Amino acid sequence: MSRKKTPKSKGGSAPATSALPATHGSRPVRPGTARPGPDAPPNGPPQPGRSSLGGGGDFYDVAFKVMLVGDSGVGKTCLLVRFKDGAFLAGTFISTVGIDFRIWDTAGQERFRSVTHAYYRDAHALLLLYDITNKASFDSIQAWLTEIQEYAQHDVVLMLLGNKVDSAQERVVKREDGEKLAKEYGLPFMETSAKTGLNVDLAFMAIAKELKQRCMKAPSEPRFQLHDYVKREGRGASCCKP
Ligand SMILES: Nc1nc2c(ncn2[C@@H]2O[C@H](COP(=O)(O)OP(=O)(O)OP(=O)(O)O)[C@@H](O)[C@H]2O)c(=O)[nH]1
Ligand SMILES: [Mg+2]
Repeated sequence: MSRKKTPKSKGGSAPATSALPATHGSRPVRPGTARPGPDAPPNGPPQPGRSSLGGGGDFYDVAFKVMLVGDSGVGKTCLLVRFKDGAFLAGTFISTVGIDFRIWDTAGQERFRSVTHAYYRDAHALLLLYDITNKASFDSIQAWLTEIQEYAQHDVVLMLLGNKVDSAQERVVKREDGEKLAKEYGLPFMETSAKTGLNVDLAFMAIAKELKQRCMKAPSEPRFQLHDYVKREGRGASCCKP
């Protein structure tokens, strides 16, 4: 997959959540750490001449709200930073349709949990992380899934990630255990490393592809298979290349 540096935002400093200013034609994806209220509108500003997919305005862009969730310390912020600093390219599939991809980095600490709930409601996708060097974070996954079931949309795109796979010496959660849990809940699963970048772009890309196809797939197009894509494209922990 080719990569390009994401252009800097024009028009002054953008809030952490924001999308790039709209441009006609190709529009790069720019992930951000979102911090406005939970009811922030999912779509960017209206763009004259662009078709609306979000309902209401005369514009083309669609913003997806993606959240990173999981226990404190599993690496949510690092994963997002790794993704951003990896000069993420919109990828052809996004730049041609003009999708905004906003990422909300949440706090894993228990005391912030009630705040986080409020943000689930309009999330389109959730990346649920545990730390492969921390058994408690893995054990929490079921509780996270219960919360997600309770607060998120029933059709939210969900992916399970076992992070810190670079720390092989400290591993306490086997890859197979992650796979088993994911299978049990019917979730796509990957092991990642925010440190080396292993599978980081892939995780976000897979989510983006799934979201894009949900709203833009032509009836004749074959359905994007998220599970298969992740299985096919995911790299093993032993691989040194991100
Ligand atoms: N070795 C290794 N360390 C990581 C990785 N990702 C994160 N860390 C470390 O784990 C610690 C916690 O990372 P954060 O990204 O702040 O964790 P968080 O999930 O955002 O935590 P909260 O914001 O408290 O919910 C930091 O010391 C990171 O350096 C990784 O992939 N590999
Ligand atoms: Mg954090």
